[in-house]
Amino acid sequence: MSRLAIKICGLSTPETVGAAVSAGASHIGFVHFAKSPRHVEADQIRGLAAHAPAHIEKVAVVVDPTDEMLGELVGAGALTALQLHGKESPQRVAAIRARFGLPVWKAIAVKTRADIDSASAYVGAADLLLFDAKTPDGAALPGGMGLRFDWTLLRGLAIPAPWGLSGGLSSDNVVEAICISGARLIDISSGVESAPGIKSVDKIMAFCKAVSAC
Ligand SMILES: O=C(O)c1ccccc1NCC(=O)[C@H](O)[C@H](O)COP(=O)(O)O
Repeated sequence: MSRLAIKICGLSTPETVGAAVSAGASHIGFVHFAKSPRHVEADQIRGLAAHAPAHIEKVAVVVDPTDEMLGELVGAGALTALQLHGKESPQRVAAIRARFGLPVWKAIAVKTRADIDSASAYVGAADLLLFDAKTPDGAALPGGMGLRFDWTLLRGLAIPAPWGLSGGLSSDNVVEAICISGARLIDISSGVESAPGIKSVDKIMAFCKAVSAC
């Protein structure tokens, strides 16, 4: 079986980019959303991405982005994928993929089985579906809040698209999450932080070490 893919999301310093790479992450994520404590501008993303080798995937996380915003991010040149974390429709996802020429991930906000079922509308439009915990109505952020959902909802998932698991993961629960869900790509943000937006090198190392046991 292929090695598990790990995305460390919400990086904002060269030191923590380096830690993610050394620890064995396959993907690094940069949040471009002004309300987030992890927000980084397009030029910062370019600078941070330069601290990771070419084989590491560099993913920008955006929420209901305009084409202008995406043009600026993609134009900076460092990205290998876009992660859409808002209420983008399947048509909008497909249009972004066609226009910007990068693989597009669609985050699916999950609380119930109906949310998992809703993901099938994105098959063919998105390159990867990222199942993440639904945040409460009125929450400040649509992701990165350390919330988890019932991982058994993913057991035996037979969706014809690559997918990943996100939401509320940590070095303490990730092995259980992988065993229950069968995920082959996992994504983490606040579980490797010492405070909102402040990534911890030690927690990144511990998380990747825990995953390597799977
Ligand atoms: O992390 C953010 O601040 C954020 C803001 C707006 C949209 C998405 C955001 N994060 C998305 C991610 O990819 C997170 O890694 C994912 O939601 C899991 O977060 P966590 O539960 O904190 O591990």
